[in-house]
Amino acid sequence: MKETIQKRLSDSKTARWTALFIVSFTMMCGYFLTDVMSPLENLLTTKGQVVYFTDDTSMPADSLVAKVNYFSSEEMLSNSLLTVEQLEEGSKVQYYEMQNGAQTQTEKTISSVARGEGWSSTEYGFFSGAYGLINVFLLMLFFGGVILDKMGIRFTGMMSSGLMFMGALIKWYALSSDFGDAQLFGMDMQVALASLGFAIFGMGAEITGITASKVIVKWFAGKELALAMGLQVAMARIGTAVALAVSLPVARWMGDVSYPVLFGAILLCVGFASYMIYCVMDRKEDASAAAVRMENGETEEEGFKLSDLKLIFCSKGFWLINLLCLMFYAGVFPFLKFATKLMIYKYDVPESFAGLIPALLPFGTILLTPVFGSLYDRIGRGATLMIIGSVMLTVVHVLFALPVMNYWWFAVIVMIVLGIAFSLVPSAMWPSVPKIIPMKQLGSAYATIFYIQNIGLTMVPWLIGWVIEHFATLRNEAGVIVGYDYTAPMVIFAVFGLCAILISTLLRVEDSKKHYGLEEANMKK
Ligand SMILES: N[C@@H](Cc1c[nH]cn1)C(=O)NCC(=O)O
Repeated sequence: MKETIQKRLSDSKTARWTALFIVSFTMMCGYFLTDVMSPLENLLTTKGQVVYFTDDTSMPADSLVAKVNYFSSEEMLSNSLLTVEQLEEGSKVQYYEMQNGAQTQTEKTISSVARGEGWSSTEYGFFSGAYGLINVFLLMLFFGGVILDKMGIRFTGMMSSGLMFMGALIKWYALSSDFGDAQLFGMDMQVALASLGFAIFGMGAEITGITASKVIVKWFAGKELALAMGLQVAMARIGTAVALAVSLPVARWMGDVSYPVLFGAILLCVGFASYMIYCVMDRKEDASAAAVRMENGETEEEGFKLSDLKLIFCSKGFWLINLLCLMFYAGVFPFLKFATKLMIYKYDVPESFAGLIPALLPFGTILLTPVFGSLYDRIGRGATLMIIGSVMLTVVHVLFALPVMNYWWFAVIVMIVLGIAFSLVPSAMWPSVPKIIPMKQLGSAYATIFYIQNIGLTMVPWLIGWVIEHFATLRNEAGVIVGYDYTAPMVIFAVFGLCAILISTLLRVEDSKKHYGLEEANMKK
């Protein structure tokens, strides 16, 4: 009689890569929304209408009208009068300016007009950090990990992707509404409501993140684990890259900052639906795994107990990964929130293109993260890759802090180096966690790491927003903002890089003592 050997669904290459693709798609939609506002910092922090010209320059409508009105009142203009009603696509604008004591005449054509929200840098920083607010202060990420280990992948993923969608809708509602001078929680109503939406979204995004990590370990343990994690991160980065590249053009085209967010909310709805499809696969995988266990006479793995958390919290290697994650990501994600404006004011990049330079960072990682992941799978050296990535992060921020080399091409090169660093560390760090923590506690372990990381994702934008407002904003005698000096914020980012170097070095030392296997290949030969 022919003996049939039961196989798990995850033993099928097609099945496990399909599962990975579906879950990564949901994550990608989440990453899009996470960074969709970053290129809009300049627009959000400008009051009133912003006029964009065909030569890729832009100007707040108030100052444009003032320029025209000033000279027209002096009767220096004959045929160049501009009225507010004419602030529309295709209008020609002529005005005279005094430059170095000489009068120059400028003619421009308006390409689009968008509504600025008049937020302060501190408000923008608060809003950007609100992503982690509920995760950090209501400990929701920690509970999310426990829910994941107790209730399972299907329930948790549906709940978290639903939360992302809900948060995105609130954020869109806040940004598309005019609340006048209304206040909420002692803050401008729009800022407060948009931040609340972002906080709910962030709770969903982070819980989806830990769920996705557990899904990947479930399907890929002992197989192409780091490559799979790398590919998931790569797909997520497509979301970030597209957000950075298209957000401002969409806002300009539609005339309002809320439209890119609406687009993100629609994407998240599709992401929610695709997770439902994954749930069908997950059920089948569980059934096939149970059949394999039965055939081998194995019993089901003991479930998760709260007391298991002790094992996680007593591991020094685990705490080092936590701290590395905190410092490294504090130097990257919060930086992205401010990078577009840095390009405009430090590197003199026209606003229309300014988002494209930070977008190079995630675009680069799309290719490199799976490459480094596969390298780690095959030859190991995980701890070393983390050290190299941390060194590169530090060098990049020191270069951005320098008051010299303010050329756009220099910013492009430095951003590419940051992209390499941002591929090296995640591709080595995330697959290293299952080498330190067993599968049963993995949900809680990833949740704890994300929790600590979220402290940085919340507080660092607050700090940087405040530092920009108080130490980096340059004003003229009349108090009007004339530019920004980014030295102080970039030095802060460089300090995070230095801490990451120290911690990744300690992790390598700990690995050689405890033999976690961080320097060894993941794939079993
Ligand atoms: N916890 C997430 C943080 C995040 C930021 N934007 C969306 N999610 C995380 O660390 N993910 C792993 C990564 O490398 O992106």
